[in-house]
Amino acid sequence: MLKIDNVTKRFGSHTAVDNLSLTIPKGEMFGFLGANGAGKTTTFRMILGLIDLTEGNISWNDEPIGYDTSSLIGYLPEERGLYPKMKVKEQIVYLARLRGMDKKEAEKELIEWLRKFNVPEYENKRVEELSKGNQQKIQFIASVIHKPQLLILDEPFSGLDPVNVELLKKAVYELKEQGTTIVFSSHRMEHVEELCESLCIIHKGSPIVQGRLNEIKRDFGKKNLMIKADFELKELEMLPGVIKMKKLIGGAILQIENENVSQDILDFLKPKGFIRQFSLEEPSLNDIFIEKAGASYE
Ligand SMILES: Nc1ncnc2c1ncn2[C@@H]1O[C@H](COP(=O)(O)OP(=O)(O)OP(=O)(O)O)[C@@H](O)[C@H]1O
Repeated sequence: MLKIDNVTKRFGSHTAVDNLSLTIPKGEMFGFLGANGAGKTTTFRMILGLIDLTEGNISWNDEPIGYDTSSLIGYLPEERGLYPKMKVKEQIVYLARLRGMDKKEAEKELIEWLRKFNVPEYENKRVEELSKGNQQKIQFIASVIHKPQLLILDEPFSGLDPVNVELLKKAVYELKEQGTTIVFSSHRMEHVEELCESLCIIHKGSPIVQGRLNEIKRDFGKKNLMIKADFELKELEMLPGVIKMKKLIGGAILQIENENVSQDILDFLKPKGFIRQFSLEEPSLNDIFIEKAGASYE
């Protein structure tokens, strides 16, 4: 279990993380979200012991965690940092040995991972010869090769094409199934919705939404109503209970105050013509994020 207890980090007079408390159970996949500059990377660096805490405490299974316990942790930093001139094998084995792994075991694991990522031929290539997305796969391997108990992934899917996103998601999911505790940040809400059971949204260093995804959605209350019809829907914007409306080709998506409003809208629409689609949907994490963190993630 990862426990972040009343943690604050100040850089001079600027508070980057403000009295943050989080408990992440073993084996959980946890989404750590926030707008640019919210304090995510700073929190990750404190967990890793790369920077000191101003106040508070961070522990793993009730023991202090940090630089000395780095073999427990795997970290994929947001700014990728492999040595461009070094060959993939030399580099991964070197990094694995720094985390206490034996050379033979590291080589065996590397071959396995390269095969899983459909790039067995990269073993003896220099990093600079690989595309950016493929370098990222190698950096991911560097963060997991030593089988960490806690894996921290800062924007793991950025810069990857859709096929590689799926490949990486599958790998992350398998690690979770094997019992790895995974904390990841992403600006792509659909990835978080797909992978995480629990999450926290931080804003200016403090949590503003925290808990299990399904409960967060339920507590948000508002719903989305998807309508497709063969007539103009403009008037809906003015109906009571409609918070906002986004026009689509041949339809609209409405945010409504609660599900009862949908019945009134249906009654209003029925006499007007043919309705092709009328469906009540859960709010997306994107909707919740935009409202709570006040940032545009379109
Ligand atoms: N070494 C530093 N010195 C001074 N200020 C810093 C330092 N590192 C981070 N900050 C500040 O702390 C705040 C939080 O930054 P952080 O990098 O943790 O944000 P983030 O949530 O990871 O953002 P992003 O999504 O853009 O990566 C920002 O205001 C940033 O400018």
